[in-house]
Amino acid sequence: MGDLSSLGLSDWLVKQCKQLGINKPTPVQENCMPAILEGRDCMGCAKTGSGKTAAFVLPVLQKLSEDPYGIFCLVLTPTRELAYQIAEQFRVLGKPLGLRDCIIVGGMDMVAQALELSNQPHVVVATPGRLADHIRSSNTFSMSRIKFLILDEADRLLEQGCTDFTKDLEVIMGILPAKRQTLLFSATLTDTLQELKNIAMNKPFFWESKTRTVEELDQRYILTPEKVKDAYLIHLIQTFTDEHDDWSIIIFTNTCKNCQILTMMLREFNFPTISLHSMMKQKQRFANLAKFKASVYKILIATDVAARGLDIPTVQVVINHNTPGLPKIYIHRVGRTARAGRNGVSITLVTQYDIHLVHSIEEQIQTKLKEYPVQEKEVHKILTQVNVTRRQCEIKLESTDFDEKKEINKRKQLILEGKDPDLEAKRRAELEKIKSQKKLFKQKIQENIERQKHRQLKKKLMKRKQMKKKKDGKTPKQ
Ligand SMILES: Nc1ncnc2c1ncn2[C@@H]1O[C@H](COP(=O)(O)OP(=O)(O)OP(=O)(O)O)[C@@H](O)[C@H]1O
Repeated sequence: MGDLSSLGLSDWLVKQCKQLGINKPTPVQENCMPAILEGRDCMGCAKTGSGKTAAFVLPVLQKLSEDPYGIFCLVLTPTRELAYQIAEQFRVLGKPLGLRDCIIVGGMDMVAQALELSNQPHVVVATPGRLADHIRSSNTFSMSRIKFLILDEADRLLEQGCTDFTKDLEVIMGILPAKRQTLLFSATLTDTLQELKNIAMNKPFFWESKTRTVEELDQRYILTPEKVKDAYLIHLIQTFTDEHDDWSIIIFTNTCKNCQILTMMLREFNFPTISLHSMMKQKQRFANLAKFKASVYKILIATDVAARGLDIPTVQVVINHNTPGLPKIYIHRVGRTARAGRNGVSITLVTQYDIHLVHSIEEQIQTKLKEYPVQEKEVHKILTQVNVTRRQCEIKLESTDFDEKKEINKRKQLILEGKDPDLEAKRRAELEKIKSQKKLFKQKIQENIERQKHRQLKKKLMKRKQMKKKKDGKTPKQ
């Protein structure tokens, strides 16, 4: 492995890296940085926690120091928390340059952001939705001269998940110069490789690490019936609390509501818990994350909004309260621990209905998950108490306006997308009606087929019986 200066970085940047504990380049840095410094587009697919951020931040800072102007670089990323984390890396590593950065994300003051954009910062780090809003609504800034476009978690930006960025990306691409360097990074690029190649058009340098998850990660599972899941969770946390002084856990769950209920539950059991999900106000999201990072709270319960990119060195354990439906979500979730060469453990709670999901995860990561040993007796001792607590928390949550807020948030989102929420509701109801009619129709056809089969079978049996009778009649009695 070479050192940082042999890769083409200036002394001031190497010194700055050393201050942050970056002494030797990681493989993704060693391979991608020279190509970026040569002026090539680059696609880096490397394991979680392997230093992809510095792999693009360092060459950008190197080039910026040679020809500083604003706006020099635009970084797009799927979540607001990640945007702040990336901007921080730019700020710390670029301190000797007097780097000016600007963070453009939803949920924060748009006027203040517009002002910052008009001051021509060197680097803009943004989530696509809010940046596209600025482009649509003002002409006080220009990105026509940017040298670097970076898509961090590039596959997430291009996939059409629950938050679809494609329209916003089109708006953003529309104001960027064709002559630029495009850098794409993620731990899981392969699903969207073709789309990515369309964005990084100049024969991109492609580098991929051989394995999907890191060796330092001990990947475990617990097979559990759905209604014993929470008892396992409480038991696991209690065990970690008893056995370790300095520990932090992230628990991933599938919905905002579940996130809220589990947080309430764990607090009932006196565990220092805090949550992070998209139904929280942005300021609260930042505040909660800061408290978790500072170890004020040792347990973070989160939806997949925290699955990608977050770099919190104290996290030793990741628990998947639900088995992720897609292997790549699993890869990002468990990648919140065992980062930068540290050890970590991930435990996935698996019900009998999720076993096929585990198989496809194992196929992707080419590693078999090992069973996590648990004292079943201890789990059964707390089962009733845990389930009663959950029910109480559910009732408590129902008495708040959580579901109502969810509905209001949905309506707000539709309005932001330029849609009429009432019309959308009507359309959805009609679609539902068509769906259930189709289902009924299918059911009827299926019933008819079954009936026909039954009739044919009956006929066959009758025929066979008659034949047998005939045959028996012909056979002379002994
Ligand atoms: N060369 C290096 N030596 C030691 N530590 C490093 C090096 N490069 C980066 N790091 C540290 O490793 C940690 C993880 O880096 P980073 O967040 O960039 O990972 P990543 O590959 O982007 O992960 P993810 O896929 O989860 O986003 C950070 O704390 C970073 O400061």
